[in-house]
Amino acid sequence: MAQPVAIEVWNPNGKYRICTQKKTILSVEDIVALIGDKCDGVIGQLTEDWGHTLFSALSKAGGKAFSNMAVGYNNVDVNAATKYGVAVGNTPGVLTETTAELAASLSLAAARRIVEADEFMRAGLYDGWLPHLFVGNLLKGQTVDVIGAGRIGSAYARMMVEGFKMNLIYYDIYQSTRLEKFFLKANGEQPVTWKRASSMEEVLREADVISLHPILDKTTYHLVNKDSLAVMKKEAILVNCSRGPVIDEVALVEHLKQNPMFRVGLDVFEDEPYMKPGLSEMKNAIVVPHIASASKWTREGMATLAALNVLGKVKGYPVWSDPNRVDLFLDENSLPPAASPSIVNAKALGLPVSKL
Ligand SMILES: NC(=O)C1=CN([C@@H]2O[C@H](COP(=O)(O)OP(=O)(O)OC[C@H]3O[C@@H](n4cnc5c(N)ncnc54)[C@H](O)[C@@H]3O)[C@@H](O)[C@H]2O)C=CC1
Ligand SMILES: O=C(O)C(=O)CO
Repeated sequence: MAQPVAIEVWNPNGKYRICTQKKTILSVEDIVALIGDKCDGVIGQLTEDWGHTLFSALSKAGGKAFSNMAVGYNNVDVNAATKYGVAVGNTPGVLTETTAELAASLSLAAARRIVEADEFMRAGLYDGWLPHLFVGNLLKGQTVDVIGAGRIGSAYARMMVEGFKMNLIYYDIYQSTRLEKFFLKANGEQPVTWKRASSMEEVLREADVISLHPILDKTTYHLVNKDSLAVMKKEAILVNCSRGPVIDEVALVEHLKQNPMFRVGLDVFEDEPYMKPGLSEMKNAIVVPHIASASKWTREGMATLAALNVLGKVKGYPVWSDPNRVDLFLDENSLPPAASPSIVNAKALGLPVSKL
């Protein structure tokens, strides 16, 4: 039986009360208990399973809005929300640079074996400079691949090209105008080449570093699997700051065992918070606990956007016309626009769009 939840109520006598529960991952039963019989809207986490049960419970309690405190919303059944008339918000834009910076950090840490070298040093094993000690890969002039060249993928590509002079190949189901414009603007003066790949195989075969930034859906589930790993270079670096199930993690562990010079940097895992057996023992894997968006500015921005998504709907405001332009909602010195910054099912619900 589900444990009773310990609900904390903030602003108990105010017009709007906020109920919270101190638990890292809330089950569907916990959330149903938190919603109770009167709830206008909910801010949730990417670890929660928002489907028919929860949207039905929210709708019965009078709720009309839900926002993930995340840009990715693969944990949310948007069709179910629409069926119950609930608006679904997310928090785009404020995570872009922070997440790309972690992907860049993991790329560098893997290329230069920073974690292994740190462990070696702390273990007191360093007894003097040697020509072959922790030799890694030089990034300059190598090829970086971005799979999913949206907001974050494009920001990462820019960092690796501008910062490390890597050549670029990107793969996306759509042409990335935001990325291509950046290169066209560079007047061809950069000492790099770039192209859009026509297939995943082309990307995998040519890449020295591959960074995954697509959304998670059925087209990207296990996009990297036993077959695709077999195509990659033996000394390639694979980085994942998207969602764990984009990689078949069991196949990855096997590949890491067979190819000690293949290295990975992982922020996300298939069965989060757990790792597949064997991964934690692999010296050629760097693993961090889903912290790609964990900068102070970003986390505050995510909280603000999620709260304003819900508040906007509760107050009957329209939705913001461009969810990629959210800076006006983040200015501490002025009131935010009277709109919900990013509602992903606004069209399906027929919500009015802000004229601001
Ligand atoms: N590790 C972390 O802490 C974070 C993870 N994320 C993840 O990153 C994802 C991307 O975020 P944004 O860049 O803001 O989203 P975005 O929507 O701007 O970019 C996603 C890109 O993936 C592409 N795509 C979709 N299906 C594809 C396929 N089958 N093959 C190749 N590309 C495909 C889209 O066309 C789009 O360009 C989020 O959905 C989320 O899951 C986002 C922020 C932080
Ligand atoms: O916003 C997201 O999608 C995340 O993964 C949060 O870091």
